[in-house]
Amino acid sequence: DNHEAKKRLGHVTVVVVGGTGDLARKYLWQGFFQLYADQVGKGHTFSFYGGGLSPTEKGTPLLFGILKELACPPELSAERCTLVKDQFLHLSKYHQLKTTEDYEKLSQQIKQQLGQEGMVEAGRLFYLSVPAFTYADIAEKINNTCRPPSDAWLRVVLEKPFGHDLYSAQALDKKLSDQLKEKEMYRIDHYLGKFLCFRKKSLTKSAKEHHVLEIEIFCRIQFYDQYGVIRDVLQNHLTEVMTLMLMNLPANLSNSMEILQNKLNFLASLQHVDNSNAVVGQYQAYNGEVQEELNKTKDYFSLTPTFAGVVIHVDNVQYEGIPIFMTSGKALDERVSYARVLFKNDVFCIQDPNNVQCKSKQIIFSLGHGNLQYPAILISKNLFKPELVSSGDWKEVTEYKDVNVLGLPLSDYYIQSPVTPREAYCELISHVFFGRKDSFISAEGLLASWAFWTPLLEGLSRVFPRVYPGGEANGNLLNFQLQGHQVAFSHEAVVNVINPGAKDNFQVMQGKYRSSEMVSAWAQELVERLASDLLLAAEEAIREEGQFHLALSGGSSPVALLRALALNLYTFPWRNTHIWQVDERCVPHTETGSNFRSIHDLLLQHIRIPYFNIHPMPVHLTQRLCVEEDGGPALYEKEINKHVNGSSFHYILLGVGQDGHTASLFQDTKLENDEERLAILTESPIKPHQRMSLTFTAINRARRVGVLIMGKSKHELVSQLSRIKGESSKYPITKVQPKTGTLIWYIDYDALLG
Ligand SMILES: O=C1O[C@H](COP(=O)(O)O)[C@@H](O)[C@H](O)[C@H]1O
Repeated sequence: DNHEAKKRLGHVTVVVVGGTGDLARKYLWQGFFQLYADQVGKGHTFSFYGGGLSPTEKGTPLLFGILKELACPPELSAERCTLVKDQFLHLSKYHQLKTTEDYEKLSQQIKQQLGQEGMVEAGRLFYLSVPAFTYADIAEKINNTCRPPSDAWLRVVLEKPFGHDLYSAQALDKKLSDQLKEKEMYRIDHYLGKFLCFRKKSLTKSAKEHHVLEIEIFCRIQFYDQYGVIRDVLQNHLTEVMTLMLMNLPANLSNSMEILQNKLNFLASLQHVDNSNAVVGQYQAYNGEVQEELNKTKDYFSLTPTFAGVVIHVDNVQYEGIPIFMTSGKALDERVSYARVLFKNDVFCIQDPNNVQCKSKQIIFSLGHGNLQYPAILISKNLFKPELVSSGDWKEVTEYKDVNVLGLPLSDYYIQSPVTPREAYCELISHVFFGRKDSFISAEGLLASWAFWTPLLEGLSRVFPRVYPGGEANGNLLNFQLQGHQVAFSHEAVVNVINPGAKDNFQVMQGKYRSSEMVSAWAQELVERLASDLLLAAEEAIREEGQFHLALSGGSSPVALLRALALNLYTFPWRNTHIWQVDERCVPHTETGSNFRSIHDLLLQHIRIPYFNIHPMPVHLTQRLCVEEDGGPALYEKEINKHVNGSSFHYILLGVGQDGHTASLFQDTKLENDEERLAILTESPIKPHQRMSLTFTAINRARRVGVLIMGKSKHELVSQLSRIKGESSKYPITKVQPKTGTLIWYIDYDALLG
């Protein structure tokens, strides 16, 4: 016995807080059972506690219901498994963990057991499988009442989310580090666990010898919460995979410190990303799901992206200039997860394209979804024949199923696969046990990753994701392409690609129309949305320049909007807003056909706006209407130049006539030779014929231009315009192309879908 006791490495207590929850049931207990099966008889002794908020009489049957269902590890015979499982169940117990006293009791129980059985304590492993907001409180309880003696280790495993941006991650880190030492915290990323098996397969050598064209990291996922795909997948899982793939690996793979330092060096070499480096989408049914989940009303609208494609560049000699595409999304066509490196193929094949030398050269790290049912590394046969590193754990696959993986049949690859692939949690739980800190996320690594992603998240917080229908119906809607160092969707989301049933499913949708952003909704929602966008634009302009210069069109389209704006009597910053006119008919302002009259009647008379902030077009001078010599346009230009910084309006709201005219710029309108003119007199084919209008020069100088199109009568025009690329002299609206500003189309469902 004495001899046995000496041989023992000490007792390990495992506590799964949240031990009867979903994650524990699906993965964690299986991981701890595997750990026990691996370690039993090798010197350590164990006890396992499932902790929960429920009292013991309720929690115990729940826990044992889970434990009884555990599957046998594949390497154990049925007989051996029954024996090991019996022992495991015998060593397991439920313990209520709610109050500080509960933790205290647990600690006493552990001490008592150690004393009774004369065991030395090796360490305590707490796995916190609970919501992140409870971490700080639990960490405090562990620290105050449940620490092992100083010669034993304490390891606390934490699951993401570790904050939702840099600031919240810093705050959480501060709270946790007040209670636990960094070496005691094991921030787990199960995706990293999936990729760990590839760690020994360094890319460095092949990347040096062959010319890398691009790197892709892709994962199609099933679930994430309102966090959105960037916070839930890209910031953690895919960043970890990228780092693992591209960082320099030290010669000694068990040097945790050096691995962590190299990770940090890699993260520090990432170039800043902003909106121009990303495309985002939202699964069409997502809003409905969120409304239901959060118990929100139908008008609740979330901008959370469920799809993102980001291009990243690295400032290091090895990967300089090579785009790294990181993509993930929900409701994509195929369930695949992989990382791939594409190399340049120097062979110029004139004939016989099926010759292996002519095909793509690539290395794929596949997680085993899709066509390939096992994790594997695939290397194109025209690249090189890989050696079998650590041949004990890896095997060569020589039986090829008749399937394609990323463009090539399996027979075109050298394939290696782990002999016994392990579930990610099993793998990581054993790494916690062995104290392999480098398989986990360090505080510095976490904050470096948030520091990289937070500016993009902030930038995207007001971008409307492209709505996509999901599955095969996505077609090419989410394809995106590289443009220099930036990315953009490759295809426009024009009317006809949007599911015609969409208008019944959600209230406001976002897409692309004529290469610019488009917002669409039923008339009322659309107008409310435009009014709120105008408010945001006004607040931004006033914050930056103290004033907001808004030019309004006439005609029928803006009527509902002007009414809605008039209701924002107190909330809109009217005092600092200047109202201008986009165009005017040459009739006295008192007449009903006057654009100014409708702006006055619908809006101005209801709000408190300083008189000097109203700038009607001077169509009525010296008791004459729009007479050339009276110089009305020049006067208006002068006024614009006087008040509007760089004659660049903050917002110009346009309408479009059924003939495609906008403002009072018609198909036959002769544009002045002088491109600097901001206002001109024009002739309309419809009454009243004489008009005054801002020019395209003035319109295209604006910081924002919104085009509002409403009603079934405009459907034909909307369809025609969607088919025309670029400018067409037949449709003056196509000449609206803000130079540096943004153009947004607001099109109601009647106009969009007919
Ligand atoms: O004549 C005009 O027509 C356009 C479009 O008017 P709508 O009645 O079809 O909305 C308008 O934008 C412009 O201001 C107006 O003068």
